[in-house]
Amino acid sequence: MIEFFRLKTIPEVLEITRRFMPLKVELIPLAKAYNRVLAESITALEDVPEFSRSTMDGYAVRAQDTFGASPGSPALLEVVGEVGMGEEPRVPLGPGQAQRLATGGMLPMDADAVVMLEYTQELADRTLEVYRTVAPLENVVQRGEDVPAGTTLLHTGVRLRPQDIGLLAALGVIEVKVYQKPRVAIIASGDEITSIDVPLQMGQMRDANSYALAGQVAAMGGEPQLLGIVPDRLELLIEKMAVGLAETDLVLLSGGSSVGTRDLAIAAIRSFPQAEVLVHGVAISPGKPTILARIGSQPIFGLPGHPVSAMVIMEVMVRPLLTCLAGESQVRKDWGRTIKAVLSRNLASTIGREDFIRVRLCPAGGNMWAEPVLGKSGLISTMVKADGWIRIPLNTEGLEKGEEVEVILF
Ligand SMILES: Nc1nc2c(c(=O)[nH]1)N[C@H]1C(S)=C(S)[C@@H](COP(=O)(O)OP(=O)(O)OC[C@H]3O[C@@H](n4cnc5c(N)ncnc54)[C@H](O)[C@@H]3O)O[C@H]1N2
Ligand code: MOO
Repeated sequence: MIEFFRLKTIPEVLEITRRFMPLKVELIPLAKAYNRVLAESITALEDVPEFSRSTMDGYAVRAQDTFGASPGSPALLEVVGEVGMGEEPRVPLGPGQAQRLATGGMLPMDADAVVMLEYTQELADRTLEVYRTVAPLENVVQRGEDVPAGTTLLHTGVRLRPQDIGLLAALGVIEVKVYQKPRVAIIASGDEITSIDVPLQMGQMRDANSYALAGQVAAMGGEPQLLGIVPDRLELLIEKMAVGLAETDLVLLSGGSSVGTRDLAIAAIRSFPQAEVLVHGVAISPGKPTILARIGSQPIFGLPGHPVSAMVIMEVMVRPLLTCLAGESQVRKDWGRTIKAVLSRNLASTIGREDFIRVRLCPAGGNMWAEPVLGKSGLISTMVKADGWIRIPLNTEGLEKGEEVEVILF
């Protein structure tokens, strides 16, 4: 009998993915930093804002001058000028005085509150009637209230979201140190696989995987490079892999990862002098015939040819590896966004492997139902019909209709 692989569990594979080191660091302009991973912690060198400012259009006042004010008995203040936007007020605020200012304007010295325009009336002789009491600090953002100097809000390993970039801009950061974006080579293989731009002959299949995988790589923050399709010839596969290894940080082989006579991935990997096969076969369905190897320090995945299997492995194993290469420290709790739902039917599972079942979400009768989308792992349409998947853990015989399940959305 053909020697079959010794299956590794998902946690065992994940432990192996964590051994790969982050890529090099580069300096990039802040405007290009969205979705990149910080390779430095950023400490505020100055207070944000650097001065106390108004959050409303109105008048800067001393709060105590307004105490007890009401429409029937307004406080009377003297308007002594106006604060220009983006300017430092020329004079401090004396007792019984008010200065006009707009939202975002700097408070004059000794002012501690702002009364909104609509609670005032300015008379011809510059007397201001104030119809409401304002408390100290009302309608004011104090100096350093957003970010006090010396605080570190963004740490090495954070993937930058739009708000993080906004904060960096507010701190005056022009360029940031980030980890290089992982470049990922995608090589499709199989005599029957053809390029999408040539007419299909009977017995052939279009290369769906390269495109689906490229989409996943991009969504995971990597830079996909499609290297095309290689027929089932060892020397051609080795040649293409050498290109991938030279030009990228991670090579993904699609197809040929099982143990059939034309499954060349393992032989191609082993042909490289510094190759070490770390995983061949995982206790997962779909996706069992998966390979993870390293050639020198570079990782290489052999993904099963069936499109659904390849996409599952991408999410479950390639994503964590990319996280490592990208220097991302906050490993996501889930493999994507999740939502709780109720299972619409019984699902059987085999002990000793973790199952990933595609499901469609159907709101009905006040519940969110997870309805399994059944079908073989060669059917890409099942992924299109599904909204996400649920996991059936390793040593579980199945799930029952009505059970609450967690759907990992994709
Ligand atoms: N005797 C056994 N046979 C198989 C086993 C097994 O345990 N014993 N495992 C099965 C499982 S599970 C899977 S998954 C597949 C994976 O095999 P390979 O990784 O070697 O993939 P291929 O044989 O090359 O392809 C499988 C299937 O996928 C189609 N394919 C391949 N590449 C693409 C592409 N780029 N775009 C679209 N479709 C693609 C290919 O035509 C095949 O139909 O092995 C089982 N066999
Ligand atoms: O494990 Mo295969 O990937 O079931 O289809």
